[in-house]
Amino acid sequence: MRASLASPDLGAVPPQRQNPTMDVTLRKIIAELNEAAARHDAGQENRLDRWRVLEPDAGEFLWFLAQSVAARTIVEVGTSRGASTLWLGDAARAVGGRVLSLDTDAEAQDHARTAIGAAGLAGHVEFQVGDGGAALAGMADGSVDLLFLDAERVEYASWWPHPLRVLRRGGVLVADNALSHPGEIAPLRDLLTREPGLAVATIAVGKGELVATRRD
Ligand SMILES: C[S@@+](CC[C@H](N)C(=O)[O-])C[C@H]1O[C@@H](n2cnc3c(N)ncnc32)[C@H](O)[C@@H]1O
Repeated sequence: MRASLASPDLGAVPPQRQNPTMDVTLRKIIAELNEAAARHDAGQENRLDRWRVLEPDAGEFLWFLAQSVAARTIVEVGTSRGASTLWLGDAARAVGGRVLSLDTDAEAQDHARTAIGAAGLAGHVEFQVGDGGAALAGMADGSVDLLFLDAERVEYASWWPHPLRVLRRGGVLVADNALSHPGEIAPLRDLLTREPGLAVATIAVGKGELVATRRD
């Protein structure tokens, strides 16, 4: 049963920004993870030691997008502690789908697995330790409804053509950091905009989401 929406303690999230159709326990888990990540990342000088979790507004955008395209097969590259996995896992639960979340960092994924379990989403998320590019190369044509790229931006172009090849017609590719790191995202954007039959845009939520949908 859905918990009451009356008095969730979601820390710094103002009531008008709280997602009203998401379970309150899940919203709390996401809010706590974002707070823990902010505390952790503030003390890390090396970018790669930070958790770099997805901003809540970008997470909500992904959550909505995944449901609007009825994404039953979702692939995420870059689990970290699982903030985006929580958003995507809940969207997958809503449409009867599954998320495959890939990361090269097994320890980070262990934390994400715990969060996903606490959120009751374990049945909708599979974790795999490994390189996202190699995993995409092994997937069938048109087998993915939503692909979320949130790893090392400079690697994405070297994974071509697989990020597009694996997308089904009507499927969506999303890459984070389109506005925070436009130069690093540019090679992927260029590859996408050169393809016929795609709609490509940058959505100004979080750190900027590059989105592309395969029209045909
Ligand atoms: C920005 S963080 C992901 C944040 C996560 N999506 C979230 O919202 O919490 C980037 C992650 O990508 C992982 N990563 C980097 N290169 C990768 C690759 N080639 N394949 C899979 N994961 C990779 C890193 O280990 C790191 O955990």
